[in-house]
Amino acid sequence: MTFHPAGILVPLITPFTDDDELERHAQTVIDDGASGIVALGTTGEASSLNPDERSQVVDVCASVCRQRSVPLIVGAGSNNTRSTLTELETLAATAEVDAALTVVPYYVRPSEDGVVAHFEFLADRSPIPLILYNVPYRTGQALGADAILRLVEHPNIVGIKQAVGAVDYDTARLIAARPEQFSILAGEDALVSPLLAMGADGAILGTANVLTREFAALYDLWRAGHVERAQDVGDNLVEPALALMAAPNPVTIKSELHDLRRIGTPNVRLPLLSTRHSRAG
Ligand SMILES: O=C(O)C1=N[C@H](C(=O)O)C[C@H](O)C1
Repeated sequence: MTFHPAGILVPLITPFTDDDELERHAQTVIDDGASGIVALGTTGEASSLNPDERSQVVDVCASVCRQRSVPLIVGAGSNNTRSTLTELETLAATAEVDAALTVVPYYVRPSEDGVVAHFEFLADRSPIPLILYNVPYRTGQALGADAILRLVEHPNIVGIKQAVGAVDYDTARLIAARPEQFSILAGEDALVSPLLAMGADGAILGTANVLTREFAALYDLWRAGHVERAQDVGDNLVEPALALMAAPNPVTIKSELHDLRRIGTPNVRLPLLSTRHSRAG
């Protein structure tokens, strides 16, 4: 059956310690209601990990997901189409990986037609399904509804993480016109509640590393149609979500998890700077 990502999917931070913190953290977020986990997202500082560390992260997450029977999504994407395909082929060796979160090619600014061609090339060949990751403030490349709607029927593209900084016309058009099997995942932490109200299938949220129960409750309330309670819970999550994202992600999230004694160090790697603590590598 085709993978349909849904619910609150947590892009795990990468603790920079020597013990089993990643595994413990993954178990905790699942205990707290995460419907699955995302390894090697932005929140996981994937771009600052070396290849050995990246494969260690995938192995730990795969083992937890196998044990807990929850889906595993892994970040795999770049502005190099061919090397992205190689990455996807490598990931396929890990049986637990349900899909790759594949970012719009950044920095190059190839045009929307170029982005569509990039994803078609990958989707035609990838041994694992793709979730598109549309995050123009990071990539420098817009991808509007017309371009995305050219990709939604591809059998190997199962959804999109939409993180465009607003509840905008493109997102409304996309939600209205997408086929049912194509999953829309909110990627802006403070905008999750409106997106769920509009019919999004779930969310990939860095802040859910800390606020897992709260976002899982929000998702359940919208799903169950408890509109007023969902609105209340959503309203109460806006400021905490903004606060956790105020510094470059995942600086504040790690700091908060450290304060909660869930990780041994809040350190992030350069070029990120820890706000309250010394950094480490
Ligand atoms: O790691 C992720 O996936 C996320 N990254 C976003 C970002 O830092 O831009 C934030 C989102 O909550 C999840």
